[in-house]
Amino acid sequence: MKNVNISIEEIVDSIDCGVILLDQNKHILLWNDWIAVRTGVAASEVVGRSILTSFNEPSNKQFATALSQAFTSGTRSTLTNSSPHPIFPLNISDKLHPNGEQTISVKMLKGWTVEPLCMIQITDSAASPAKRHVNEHHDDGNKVELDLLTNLYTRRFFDEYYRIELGRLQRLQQPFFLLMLDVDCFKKYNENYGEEAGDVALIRIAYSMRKILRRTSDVIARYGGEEFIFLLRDTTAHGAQITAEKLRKLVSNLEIEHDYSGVDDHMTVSIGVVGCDPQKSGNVNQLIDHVQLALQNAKNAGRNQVCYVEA
Ligand SMILES: Nc1nc2c(ncn2[C@@H]2O[C@H](COP(=O)(O)OP(=O)(O)OP(=O)(O)O)[C@@H](O)[C@H]2O)c(=O)[nH]1
Repeated sequence: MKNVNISIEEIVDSIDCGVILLDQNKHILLWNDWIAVRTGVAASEVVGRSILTSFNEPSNKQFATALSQAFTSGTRSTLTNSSPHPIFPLNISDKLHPNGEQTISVKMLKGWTVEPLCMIQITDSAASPAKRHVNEHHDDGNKVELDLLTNLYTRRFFDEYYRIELGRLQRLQQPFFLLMLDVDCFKKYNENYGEEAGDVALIRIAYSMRKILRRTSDVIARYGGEEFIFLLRDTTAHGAQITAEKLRKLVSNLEIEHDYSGVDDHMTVSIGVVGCDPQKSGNVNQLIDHVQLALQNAKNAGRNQVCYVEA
C-alpha cells in the first residue's frame, strides 16, 4: 500500500461492520464506531471491561462458548441469530428484524503481538452492503440515514431533522447555531491526487470531526460532496465560534498534503457560522441561506477561516 498517513484506528472506525478486539482476559481493547453507533455505548465506556459483562443483558450462551473455544483451542466460530434473542443489543431497527440479523465471527489473531488477541466481527445481514445508506431510527422516531463513505448523517436526514428541531427550538425559545464547513480547493485535490485519495481525505476529516464533537446534542451531516453541516445547541455565539475554529484547526492539523491548493501546502477548510436567538430575531426561515452566505464570505476572504453572521 502507498505510504498514507492514516492510523489503524481511523480505518477500523470507518469500516462498515462491527469490530471488537479482546485481550487474553477477554477484556475489550478496541470497540469501533460501527458498534458504538448501533449499541449507543461509546468505546470509552467499555474499553478495559470484560466482554461478558459489558451489557445489561446476560451474555448469550452460544457466544460465551464460542469465545471460550477460541481462547482454549483457537477454534474459529461463526454465529448467526436474529431477533428476538440477539447476541448484541444492536439498534438496527426495521420492523422485521428489530435487532438486525447478526452474523458474528470469533477468531484468534496470532503472531500480531506477544499475547494472542481475539477479534469479533459483527455484520448485519439484514442490511445489504450494496445499499447506499443504512437505515435506523433516531430517538425521536425519525428514520436515520448514514452516509456510507463518512458514517455521518445524510443531507436528507439532516433536512428532516432540522425541520422538526427548528420548530422545537422556536417553541422553547432556545438559541442555536448552524455551521457549514467546506473543504478548500477539493476539486484540485481530486484532479492531482485522484478520487480515491479524495475519498480517504473525506473519511479522515469526518472521523476527526466526529471525535471532537462529543455532545449528543450536536448533529453533523454530510451536506454535499465535500461540504458538512453542524447543528449546535446549548452553547453561545462565542462557543459556536470557538467550536468552528477548533474544527478548522483540526483539519489543518491532519496535515493532508495539498500542493495544489493555493491556500496552504496542506488541506484546509472554510467555515460559515450563523447564530439564531428566537427570543431576539425569530428569523429562522432563511438560516440555511445565511450560513451558506457566511461560508461564501469565508471563501471570498481567502479561505482557511471562519466567518460568523447573526440571523
Ligand atoms: N473524492 C471525492 N470527491 C468528491 C466527492 N464528492 C464531491 N467531490 C468533489 O469535490 C469537488 C468540489 O469542487 P468545487 O465545488 O469546485 O469546490 P472546491 O474545488 O473545493 O473549491 P472551493 O470550495 O471554492 O475552495 C468536485 O471535484 C467533486 O467531484 C466524494 O465523495 N469523493
